[in-house]
Amino acid sequence: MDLQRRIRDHFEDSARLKREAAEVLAGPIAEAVELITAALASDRKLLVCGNGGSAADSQHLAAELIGRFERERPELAAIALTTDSSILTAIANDYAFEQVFAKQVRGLGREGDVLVAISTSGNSPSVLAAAQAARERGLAIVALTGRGGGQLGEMLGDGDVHLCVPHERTARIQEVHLLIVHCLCDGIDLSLMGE
Ligand SMILES: O=C(CO)[C@@H](O)[C@H](O)[C@H](O)[C@H](O)COP(=O)(O)O
Ligand SMILES: [Zn+2]
Repeated sequence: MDLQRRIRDHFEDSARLKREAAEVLAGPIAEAVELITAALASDRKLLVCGNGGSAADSQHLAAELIGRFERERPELAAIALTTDSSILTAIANDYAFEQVFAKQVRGLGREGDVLVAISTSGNSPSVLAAAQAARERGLAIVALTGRGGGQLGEMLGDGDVHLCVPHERTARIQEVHLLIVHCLCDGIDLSLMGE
């Protein structure tokens, strides 16, 4: 296939999915904004985790909350669990990779905090273990998934929010996850500071 045609198809596919996802996700994203804003306003914090591209998304979200999104505002408490190479390698080496986020959730998480768990398949063992640790510690979970939500979707409870992108392809799902991250940042700023 002609390369430029293929590139145009990527843009078309991504744009189409974003329009479809807006229909199903606007409500749940608003719920996630309310959940996160309430936690931050009560002096609680966000822990964020995911693998690969979703690790980058985790850091992206934490950076925009601690630093800023589009407007100046006080720093908001958010930690990406994907960044400390000493912690990550020690846990992976001494225990199992599956535990890299869960042990940080147990070490840093307090009741009322929120775990933002990002997995396009909803089936990454390290993210599932983090969600399990969050459940045990009394953290709420905001799950960003795709492909029907996988096992992560199945383990969510009443106080959690599931943002499941209606697509099968990892890259497309990630593109919507980034949009969700920006919607969350915008919504949090709006809730905390008004228009
Ligand atoms: O960014 C990409 C693919 O676009 C990859 O790095 C991808 O994030 C990795 O394969 C992850 O390990 C996939 O994990 P998950 O989304 O299924 O939890
Ligand atoms: Zn990618």
